[in-house]
Parts: sequence; structure tokens; C-alpha cells
Amino acid sequence: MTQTPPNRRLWSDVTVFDGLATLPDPMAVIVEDERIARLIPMAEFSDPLADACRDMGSGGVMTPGLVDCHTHLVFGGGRADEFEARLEGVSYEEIARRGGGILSTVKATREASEESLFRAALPRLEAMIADGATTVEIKSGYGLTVADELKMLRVARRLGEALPVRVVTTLLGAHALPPEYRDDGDAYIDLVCEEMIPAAAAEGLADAVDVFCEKIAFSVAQCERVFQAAKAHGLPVKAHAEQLSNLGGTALAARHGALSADHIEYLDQAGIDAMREAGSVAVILPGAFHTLRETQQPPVAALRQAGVPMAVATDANPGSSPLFMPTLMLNLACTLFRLTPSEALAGMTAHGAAALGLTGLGRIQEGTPADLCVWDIDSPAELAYAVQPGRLRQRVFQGVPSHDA
Ligand SMILES: N=CN[C@@H](CCC(=O)O)C(=O)O
Ligand SMILES: [Zn+2]
Repeated sequence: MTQTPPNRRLWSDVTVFDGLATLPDPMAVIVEDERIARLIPMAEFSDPLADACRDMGSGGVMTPGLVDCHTHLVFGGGRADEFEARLEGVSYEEIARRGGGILSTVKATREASEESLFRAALPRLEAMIADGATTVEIKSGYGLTVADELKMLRVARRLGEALPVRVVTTLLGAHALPPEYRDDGDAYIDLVCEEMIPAAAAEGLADAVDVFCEKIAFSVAQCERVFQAAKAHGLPVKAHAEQLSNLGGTALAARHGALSADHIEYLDQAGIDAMREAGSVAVILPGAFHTLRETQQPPVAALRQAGVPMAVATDANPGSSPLFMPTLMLNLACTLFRLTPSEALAGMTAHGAAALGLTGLGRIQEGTPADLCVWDIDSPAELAYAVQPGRLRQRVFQGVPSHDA
């Protein structure tokens, strides 16, 4: 009897959501090493093919591994007190103006050692993995000194080495104005451009550079300087933009070829047109919208009409979105923003990967990386319909199933 190669695995009779749409027929999926080798409709599948594979089971729904393209998973402390203050009517912006909000997490993150940040972030990332994430972006932005931003990015890299998940890192030095620069935002931007970005680039710690373009953060002109510095160091850019007001940060980001503009509740048609021309991804973050009890909806219908790809992410962070469950975002994207379940799922697979510049990831196609989830459900829409942990039967990262058969 011939020995089945252990690196060739077969899932049969699965309903496949390929990252953009659900395939019409039940499929056989063969993974060889780290890649998807064959996708065959069951009607065309033959026994000899099955005999050459390890049987990984049949039935269920297969999706690409979930891609959470916007998180702030590494942070010190917590902000439950602000949650309570907001329930009593104090706004997110008011808390920020009083020196709380992001800056209260900055204080706790600066005080924390690299080791304690790592230990605190580990269970957050484990929770995301247990919910189907195979790629997670992690931003800095709570350090706001060169040393503390690099410390956060090092923790993010370490998390990716410690757990079976692809971690993509983003330098978000221009997240908030630290207290020591309170009266001189431009001087802080000098630090970001002249020291932080070069240091992160030199150490290979950042895969992209992000900014927060908002009245309570940085102006369009300041963000532009950050983008120019990022470009000079060969790093792609993205932006938190149009979250609380319409400053034009998205159009600026698009002019700089941004991978994505994120939040975008206040985005206007000019911004949408700029994104379409630049090929930027619109990252919608229903967790922050929900937590901050916002009322301004992102322009989903206009983005759809313009053909701008929409990604969906958790924005997991201690303030505006203390929600560490990617599948919950599928539900919220539908209930709050009226995405279809298929759009929401594409937003956390193919389009989430595009928002990170990872072409080919987040798809189930012959030749793409084998990052997969098999769910105990009957149709992909059920993932967005019910918020129900425990449905992930199998998670495959780089061809290796979490519970190898
Ligand atoms: N909008 C700016 N930054 C984060 C919030 C971080 C925080 O409140 O700590 C966000 O994406 O929502
Ligand atoms: Zn964010």
C-alpha cells in the first residue's frame, strides 16, 4: 500500500466562500504544504484523488482565514472608567480634550515593560485566533516616544512569532499629541518624521505607517508630512480619517496611494472618488461606531456604487472598541451599516487582506496560501447572522490545521 504524503490534505463536500463570493457547488479542497493545490466540484471528484490525500473531514463551510486589518491589540491598562463616563454623557472628544482617552492609555503603555505588554496582549490575540483570525494587523500609537513606539512594535512582532497567526505591524506615531508636545504639534511631527519612522524602518519593525487625521489629533498638513516621510523610507501609508468630522484626510491619503482609509463615517463623495482612483480600501469599523454610539453612518451605498472595496475590522482597542471578536464585526457591519453578509465576509477576508497590501491572501483559489477556516454552519451568511462562539471546527494556518488529524 502506498503511503499518503502527510502534507496533502483533503476537505470534501464543503461549501466554499472564496473571499469574494460563495461558490455554487459543494467542493473538494486539496491543500499541499502551505498552498491550496486543487479546488474541485464534488461532481468531478474521483476516488483515486482522495486516496492520495489525508482526509480532513467533510461538510461545513470553508472560508479564508479571517483577516483583521485594523487593531490596537498592544496596550497597557484599561479604560472602563471612561466607558462609565461616556454612559453618563461625556463625549469621546471631551474625554480626549481633558487628557484622557488615548493619552490615558499612552501613560499606562509607557509605564509597562515590553514583557508585560506582551503577556497582556497574548490572550487578546488568542481570542481572535479562536474566532478564526489567521492575519491580524497591530498598530503602535500608545507610546508616542521613539523608544515606546518601537517597544510596542517589538511586542507585536513577538506575538506573531509566539502564535500561529500572521501579524502585520503599523507604526501609528501620529495617533495623538503627547503631553510633552502639548503646545507644539509640528515639533512632534518632526519627531515622527525624522526619528520614529527612520528608526522603525531601520529595524524592520513596521510594515506600514498610519496617522489619525482629526481635530483632536493631526491636521491634513501634518499628516501629509508623515506620509512623505513614510514614502521616503519605502513604507506604505494608511489613515484614520473622517471618523468624527470631515477634514479631507481620506483624499489626502488617497493622493499618497494609501492602502486604506479607516473609519470614514464623515467621508464625502470627493473622498470616495479619490479612493476609487487610488485603489484604496475603505475600512469600516462598526465596533467603534457601536461603542461610541455614533450616529453618522459611513457612506456604504456610495462606496458600493463607486466600486471601492470595503474591509471590516475590529479596531480592537481599550477605548473606542474594546471588542476582540472578529465574527461579531461581521454581524455589526450588517446590522449597523447594512452590508450584506457576503460583503461583510469579503471585508474580513479578501478586502481585509488588500487593506494590508497582501494580495492573494484572504482568497480560496488554486495557488493561494492555505489560511482557512472550516465552520460548523450550513451557509456563509450564518457567520454574520448569529453571534455564536464555538462554530469554528478547524482553523488552518499556512497549511497546518490547528488540530492536526
Ligand atoms: N481613532 C483613533 N484611534 C483609535 C482609538 C484608540 C483609543 O481610543 O484608544 C480608533 O481607531 O478608534
Ligand atoms: Zn484605530
